[in-house]
Amino acid sequence: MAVIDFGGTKETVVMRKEFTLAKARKTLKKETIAIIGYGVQGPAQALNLRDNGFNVIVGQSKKFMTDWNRAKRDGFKPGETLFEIEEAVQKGTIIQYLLSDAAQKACWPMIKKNLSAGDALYFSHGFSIVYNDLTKVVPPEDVDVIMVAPKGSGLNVRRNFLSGAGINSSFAVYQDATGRAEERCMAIGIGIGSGYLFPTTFEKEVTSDLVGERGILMGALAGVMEAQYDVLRKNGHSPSEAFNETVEELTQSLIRLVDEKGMDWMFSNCSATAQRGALDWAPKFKKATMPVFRDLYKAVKTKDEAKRVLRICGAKNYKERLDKELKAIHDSEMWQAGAASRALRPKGKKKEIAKGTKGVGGRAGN
Ligand SMILES: NC(=O)c1ccc[n+]([C@@H]2O[C@H](COP(=O)([O-])OP(=O)(O)OC[C@H]3O[C@@H](n4cnc5c(N)ncnc54)[C@H](O)[C@@H]3O)[C@@H](O)[C@H]2O)c1
Ligand SMILES: CC(C)(O)[C@@H](O)C(=O)O
Ligand SMILES: [Mg+2]
Ligand SMILES: [Mg+2]
Repeated sequence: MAVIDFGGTKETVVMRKEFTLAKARKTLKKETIAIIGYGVQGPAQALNLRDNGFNVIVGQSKKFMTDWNRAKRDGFKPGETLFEIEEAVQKGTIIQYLLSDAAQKACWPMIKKNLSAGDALYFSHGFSIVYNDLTKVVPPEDVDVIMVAPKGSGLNVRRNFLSGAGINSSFAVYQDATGRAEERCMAIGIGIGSGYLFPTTFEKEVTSDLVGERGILMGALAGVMEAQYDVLRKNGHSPSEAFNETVEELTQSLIRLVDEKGMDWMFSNCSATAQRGALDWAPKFKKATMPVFRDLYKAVKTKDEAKRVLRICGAKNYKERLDKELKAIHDSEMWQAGAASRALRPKGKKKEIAKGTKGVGGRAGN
């Protein structure tokens, strides 16, 4: 493992060049990897593993025909590489349990019944195991229990794999029954296309993941964008102006600079006026949101969030509720303004830069 200095704290990470794809293939040479669930992570991990030369089958309930048909379209053949969940678990030696977290609880008795000694039970989230007082997911002692949790949407697990970029993932071993749990875990991590793997525990992963997605990554992002858009609109700004100053400039310009070289780099390449204002308002936003983040962390630690997920996402009519909520966002003025803005983006040709001219420099930060 490589030792990397993360802002003053030394951490170990597994790099692709240390645990190579060739080593991963050798490690999993005799394994049949059963991907259970063809939703978001399922297809990405199944296709990346298959393209990387691993032996992959898919277990998908035909009750969810859209996902079954998608697996077929992606080249998994019914009766050969595509099965009902129960049959796939019987055939697999590494069982990648990639149903939604609420469905993992519902289907667990069927999964457990079909596991064999020496199998590896794999998760991409610590949820089912950490909250097993709620989920009842208690694996038998004779199977490995491992996790690789990609830190990104399944869509990008696949897209980044195809572009060569990869995605980073955390990994952990919860139970080592065979003595091979860790190498199996790292091999799958490399096989699904992780750029690098950082060690964690099931507990740490589920806590940080639930906080992150409810916070900045999704919940806070959606909330603060809406708040700013509403204030601009209430004060007479047009939808296009409000959207551009809230979302479009962020996604098309400034966040790309943050991505490239960090926050100070983005600040350095904005005006003095913008820098001064942003530097002075940032602490106010931090102070205003800190109590919400504290509440959020507490709600995750007390398991309130896990209970809510299981109760609400496990309900019969949940899909209709979700569709309705997402449609309301989609149809809102703000996101309709977004659709109009996206359609206006010019698709010009890449410019040639004149010899001797520096096209993309940037004002240095520190
Ligand atoms: N979505 C992501 O990008 C992402 C990222 C990192 C980790 N994860 C984790 O990966 C796991 C899978 O998440 P996902 O978002 O891919 O799942 P998902 O919500 O897309 O569902 C996956 C599958 O579950 C099946 N399913 C749903 N209810 C079922 C039921 N009652 N019986 C049988 N099958 C049922 C669906 O047909 C689908 O194939 C979860 O643990 C999640 O937390 C997801
Ligand atoms: C993609 C995310 C948000 O990182 C993942 O945690 C999820 O649950 O979908
Ligand atoms: Mg998550
Ligand atoms: Mg996540």
